[in-house]
This record gives sequence, structure tokens and C-alpha cells, in this order.
Amino acid sequence: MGGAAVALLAAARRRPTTPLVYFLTRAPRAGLHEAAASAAQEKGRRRRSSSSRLLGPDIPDTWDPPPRTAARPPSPGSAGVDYESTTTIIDGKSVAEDIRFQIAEEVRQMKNAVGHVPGLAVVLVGDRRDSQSYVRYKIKGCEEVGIKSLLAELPGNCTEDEVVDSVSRFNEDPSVHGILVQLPLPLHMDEERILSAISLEKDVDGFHPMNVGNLALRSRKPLFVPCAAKACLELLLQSGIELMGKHVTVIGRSKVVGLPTSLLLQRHHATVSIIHAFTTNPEEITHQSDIVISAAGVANLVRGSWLKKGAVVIDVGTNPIEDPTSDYGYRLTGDVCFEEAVRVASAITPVPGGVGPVTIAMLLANTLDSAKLAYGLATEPHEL
Ligand SMILES: Nc1nc2c(c(=O)[nH]1)N[C@@H](CN(C=O)c1ccc(C(=O)N[C@@H](CCC(=O)O)C(=O)O)cc1)CN2
Repeated sequence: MGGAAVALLAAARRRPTTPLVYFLTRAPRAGLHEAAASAAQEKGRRRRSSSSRLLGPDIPDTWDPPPRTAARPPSPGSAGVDYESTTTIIDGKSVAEDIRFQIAEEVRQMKNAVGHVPGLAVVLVGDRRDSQSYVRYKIKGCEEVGIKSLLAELPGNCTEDEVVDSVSRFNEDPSVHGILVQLPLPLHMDEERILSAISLEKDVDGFHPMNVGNLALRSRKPLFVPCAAKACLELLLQSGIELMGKHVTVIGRSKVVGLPTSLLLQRHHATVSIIHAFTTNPEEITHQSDIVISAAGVANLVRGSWLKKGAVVIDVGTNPIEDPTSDYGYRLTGDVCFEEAVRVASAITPVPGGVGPVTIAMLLANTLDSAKLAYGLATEPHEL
């Protein structure tokens, strides 16, 4: 230890009754210290503000609703939608069924080989009706393929620590290979902290910052890719749609869909444009695109006039809109005005029955992959 440090320690020992916190809070107030402290504070302020300029201000994407003149299309299955016979309606339900069939077979093989099945744990906070439905679909999906499911339900007014504790218990449970926290969380919670608490090896939603970062770096492989992004790619690839060199526009940049989908598309060598709530000319950008993937969460945002003739349209939006003729008083519609788009597109996914069911199937696939890694039945996650 240097002489100066020894002298400081000796001085501190001579004044043992003064708490350290006193020096930390009071010392800079006097004379030169004050000037130094305010200079340091100013430097810190400048550093913070210049870094927030560099990374951009944190403003949420709040979309303007589309004009009231937007057509309110009937659902795709209903009578009266007259589309070109050449337009392919991409059937997500049947794609999902095929994937589930394959997963069920692999789960059976796993049980025979190691005596265990994959386990998925779901954490649901609060009583949002839509989240409850999605969690139900996930649990039903597990039942269909033989995956064990566990559900932790917490009230909307619980603490962030309680959610983290619940995640930690599942992290420790060897029968659980996948953990997901249903989003959105109540506003008072730090989503980032909760998602980061999920063990990387069990992050079957792929929202852990490490998995997102590894998806962004082409030289690295994430353990898991978010399910909706995988679903979009699966639907495009199974429909025989080439991605390399194609101009794909992704509408929305959320962690759940837009961001991972745009990253995944780049890994498939597409040229990707991203539209968000601050984009001034969205229709010009989509009009130049070979493929449009919409995940804005705005009913009927994408009109037929936004699309190039022959474009492929993947609609990830599931937006409830009022419908007095429905038993529930509402029905689900996508971001895309289906009855207009179907006349322009060469292929399109419907809502419901498009991306949604494949998203659930991808969650089951990620959970199976995780269990295979845990039991040494695979050395790498499934190729993208
Ligand atoms: N932790 C997560 N939270 C959320 C995710 C996610 O991937 N992980 N995605 C969405 C919601 N979601 C899954 O959680 C989801 C949404 C919609 C569907 C779906 O199958 N939709 C059906 C129609 C549904 C209906 O009729 O009620 C369809 O499109 O055909 C599945 C999953 C946000 N949160």
C-alpha cells in the first residue's frame, strides 16, 4: 500500500465516530471541493446528455389511428371477399398443425430415450383478458404435444421482486426447460430486469438481452429466437418465398416482433426497411417492398394502396375491433386491410389463422430444443 493511502487510513482511524456517508455528502460543499464537485457534476451531466443523444431519446411508439374512412373489412373467411384467384392465402393453422405433429413425435422419442418430457413454465401477472387467452393457448399447445406446463399467476399489484422470485424458482427447477413471462407487464414493473432474470438456457421467448444481442451479431448464434419472428420466417420459407436480396419492410420495432424479425431477415440477406410511429412516408416505403410484415398493433393501418402489385404480406397484428354481430361484441383484425390487400398481394396471411398459431408452435419448438440441449440430445439449438 502506498504512503498516502496509509496516511489516509490512519487519519480515518483517528476519527472513527464520523460515518463515511458524512464525508461523501458533506465534503464537496466546502471551498475548492465545491467547484470540483460542480465541475464533475456538469461533466457527468454532459456525458449523460451526449450519450442519450447518441442512443436517442426514449420515446414510445404511439401510432396515429388510421383515418376514419378506412374500410372495415369483413373477416377473411367470411362471404363476399372477392380476391384474385392467384392470391395465396397462407394457412398458418395448418403450418402450425404440422409443426405440432413433428414436435409431439420428438417428445415421445425423448420420453423413451431419457424418461423425461420438456417442461414450460409461464408467469402471468395481472388479469388482462388478452394475456389470459394467449397463456391458455400456450398451455393447450403444450398438452397437445406432451410438453409439461406450469403456470405461476400473480396479481397485477404484486411487486417486481415477487415476479423475479417466481422466475428464480423456475430457473432452479430441473424439470423446467423453458420460462416465459407473458407481456405486457403492469406499467410499474421494470420489464428489462424481469426478463434478464430468466436463465439464458431457459429463455424460450428469446427476449433476454444476451439472446437479442447475439441475434443482432451475425457472427454469433442466439440460443433462442423470439417466437413471432420465427413464425414469420417459417411462413415465408414454407411458402417458397425467396428472401435473399429482397426488399422487406417491417412495420413496428418492438422487442416481441418487429426488432427480432428485422434482425432475422438480415441474417437471411434481405434488405430490410423498418417503419415506426415516427416514419413520415410509410406508404412510399411499403410500396417499394417485395414483402411487408406488419406488427404495429393498429387495425387496418396498411391499405391496399400501400402495396406493390404482387407483394407478399405477413400480418402479425391481432387487434380487437368492435363488432356488435359477434357474441363477444368484438372481433380480431390484423394491421392490414385484408379485403384491399388481398386484391394486390400475391400471398397474404389472414388474421386470425395466420402468424398467431405458428407463434405458439414456435414456442413449443423452442421448449423442445431447450430440453434436448439439457438432456444432451443436441449440442446446438435448431438451425434458423
Ligand atoms: N412473453 C410473450 N408475450 C407476448 C408474446 C410473446 O411471444 N411472448 N406475443 C404476444 C401475444 N401472443 C403470445 O404471447 C400471441 C398473440 C396471438 C396469438 C394467436 O394465436 N392469435 C390468433 C387469434 C387469437 C384469438 O382468436 O384469440 C390468430 O392470430 O389466429 C398467439 C400468441 C404479446 N405478448
